[in-house]
Amino acid sequence: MRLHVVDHPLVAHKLTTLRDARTDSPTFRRLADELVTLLAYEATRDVRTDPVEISTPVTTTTGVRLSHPRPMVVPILRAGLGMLEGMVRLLPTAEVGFLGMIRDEDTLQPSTYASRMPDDLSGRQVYALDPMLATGGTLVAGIQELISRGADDVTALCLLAAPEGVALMERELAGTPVTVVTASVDSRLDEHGFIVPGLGDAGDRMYGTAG
Ligand SMILES: O=P(O)(O)OC[C@H]1O[C@H](OP(=O)(O)OP(=O)(O)O)[C@H](O)[C@@H]1O
Ligand SMILES: O=c1cc[nH]c(=O)[nH]1
Ligand SMILES: [Mg+2]
Repeated sequence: MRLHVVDHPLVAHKLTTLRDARTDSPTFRRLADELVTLLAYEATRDVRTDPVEISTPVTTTTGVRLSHPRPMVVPILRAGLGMLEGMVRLLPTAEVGFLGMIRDEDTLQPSTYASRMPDDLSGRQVYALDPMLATGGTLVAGIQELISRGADDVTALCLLAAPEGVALMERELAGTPVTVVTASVDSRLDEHGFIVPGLGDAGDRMYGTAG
């Protein structure tokens, strides 16, 4: 597994406001959207392309276009849904699948309540979206599902990661073609499995709910 922490002052600036408990839901959604687009720029560095001949008004030249099959983007509901628009802004031709997953608040174990994507992801590059990599249980299970369907290159975009989650990913997904791109690896998890300093419950802050 590869880990890429995007070190950029604009990312740090937006992330600071995202963390701030005073930031309201509309602002939180807008900042998450903007941050994803900045992370997506790094996360798509190895997106597959093919050469293509085109004519400019002056001459012919060789450029590139995205390869087929097209990349697949998979937000992990609920909070990952808030990252979808920011991602497909950069990859408008991507296909979109969905994974609905929830972490039990007591056991911290993830379970999957919805899955809507092709059975066969052979040869596909997949971008999984989940704002929070905390214990790592959710993302490990989600990525294992993508790999079991044949995905041969998975990049997870997370706004925040905890060292514990990164370690679990490294252990459970060793030897797999997985990259994690994040804006920050924070200090630790608290006794409830929340990232510290973190930003709280991403889904609740995004959608203005509690739970
Ligand atoms: O790394 P983990 O310890 O598994 O925790 C991270 C997960 O927790 C949050 O989802 P949550 O279960 O709160 O669902 P939600 O997005 O519907 O709020 C978050 O969006 C991740 O999916
Ligand atoms: O800090 C955390 C951990 C898990 N899920 C969240 O939304 N936030
Ligand atoms: Mg939640």
